[in-house]
Amino acid sequence: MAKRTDYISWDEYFMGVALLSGRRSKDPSTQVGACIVNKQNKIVGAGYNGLPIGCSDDDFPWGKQGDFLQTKYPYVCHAELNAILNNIGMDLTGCRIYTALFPCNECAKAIIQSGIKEVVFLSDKYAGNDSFVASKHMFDTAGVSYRKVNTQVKKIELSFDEGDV
Ligand SMILES: O=c1ccn([C@H]2C[C@H](O)[C@@H](COP(=O)(O)O)O2)c(=O)[nH]1
Ligand SMILES: [Zn+2]
Repeated sequence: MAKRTDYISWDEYFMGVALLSGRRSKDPSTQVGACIVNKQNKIVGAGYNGLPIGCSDDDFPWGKQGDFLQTKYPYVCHAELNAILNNIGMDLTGCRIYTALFPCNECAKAIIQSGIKEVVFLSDKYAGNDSFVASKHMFDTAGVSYRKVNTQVKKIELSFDEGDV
């Protein structure tokens, strides 16, 4: 019997893990997941946008508008930062990070400082915003490359039906 040919690529696999991580997010508007991979294609960290440990998802705001302190923005820990902080305890030098959303300037700083050398993103929906322009400026200057994920796949379905294994 010949091997399967319709298996997913490394890019699809790691972006898939990033997207699945994002499904843990409680943010009603934008769910972001991130996955860090080392040079041997081993996953060494993952995270999603969520509140810091000890800050209840039910007590903090999730809105986007109004008084800054009554919005989610000052409180949410971004997916990329969480993935860096959640790493398995290794030096991230030379790793790459898969993220559903292009990293903001704060995440870009953390990515650069951690030694990650490549960013693979799915959406760049905030490309025109200053924060994301700053990210690209920093990445270009610091020698961190970035590219859109390489895939033709539109959707991957997961079944939890044991009969499907
Ligand atoms: O680099 C980033 C940028 C943003 N996020 C998170 C932070 C928020 O929870 C959402 C953005 O919310 P909007 O409603 O789209 O303004 O995405 C992140 O994890 N990483
Ligand atoms: Zn960020």
